[in-house]
Amino acid sequence: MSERPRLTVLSGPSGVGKSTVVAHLRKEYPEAWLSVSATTRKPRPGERHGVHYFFATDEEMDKLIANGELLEWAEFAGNRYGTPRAAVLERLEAGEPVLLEIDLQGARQVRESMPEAQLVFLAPPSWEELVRRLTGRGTEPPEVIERRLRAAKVELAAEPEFDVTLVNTSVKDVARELLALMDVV
Ligand SMILES: Nc1ncnc2c1ncn2[C@@H]1O[C@H](COP(=O)(O)OP(=O)(O)OP(=O)(O)O)[C@@H](O)[C@H]1O
Ligand SMILES: Nc1nc2c(ncn2[C@@H]2O[C@H](COP(=O)(O)O)[C@@H](O)[C@H]2O)c(=O)[nH]1
Repeated sequence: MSERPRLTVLSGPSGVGKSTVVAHLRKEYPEAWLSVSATTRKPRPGERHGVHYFFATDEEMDKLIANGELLEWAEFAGNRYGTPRAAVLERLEAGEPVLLEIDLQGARQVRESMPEAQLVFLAPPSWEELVRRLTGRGTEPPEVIERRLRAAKVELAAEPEFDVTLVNTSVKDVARELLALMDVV
């Protein structure tokens, strides 16, 4: 039986490539289970309710928080995001590896409530490349990009709090490294 933590948290600045890496990881290993977060952010083109996020109104998010249904939650760049607790606990109780893709504030909350969790920081090859990726994605207006880049400076400074850092130079390589850390390959 594995001694490794079964809960892995992937964090890193906006635009570093977390979703891209996770999408690749799931192509390589479709059994890997990723928690679907709730958010008050509006869907981007192509994002589907229940697949990419559970898109919620402010009132729905208030209720999720008040009812203790979120394992962690945070406000990030003007929207709220949270991890539905029940689905994560069910998977962990079944002995299955669980992956969360969340921001720094959420990662800190998970560290408090589940100290056995493995915290993985995804870092950009450089600041310039992070700006290029976030801008090049073309999903946010300039003022939101600015806001996310301000948050990115705080997130980058928190890297030493994490158990492991992976530098996202190659999506394929990082996805493989993450699968190995999750102990599923
Ligand atoms: N290794 C890489 N090399 C080059 N471009 C990359 C790499 N990884 C991701 N990208 C590109 O960077 C952009 C941002 O990636 P992605 O949306 O996955 O970031 P994210 O960390 O999930 O962002 P957010 O936290 O804002 O959701 C995308 O356009 C993606 O195609
Ligand atoms: N604390 C949490 N952060 C989350 C959660 N789901 C996603 N996120 C993080 O929010 C930002 C912005 O995401 P975006 O999809 O709007 O670009 C990013 O860092 C995500 O990792 C969550 O449940 N809790």
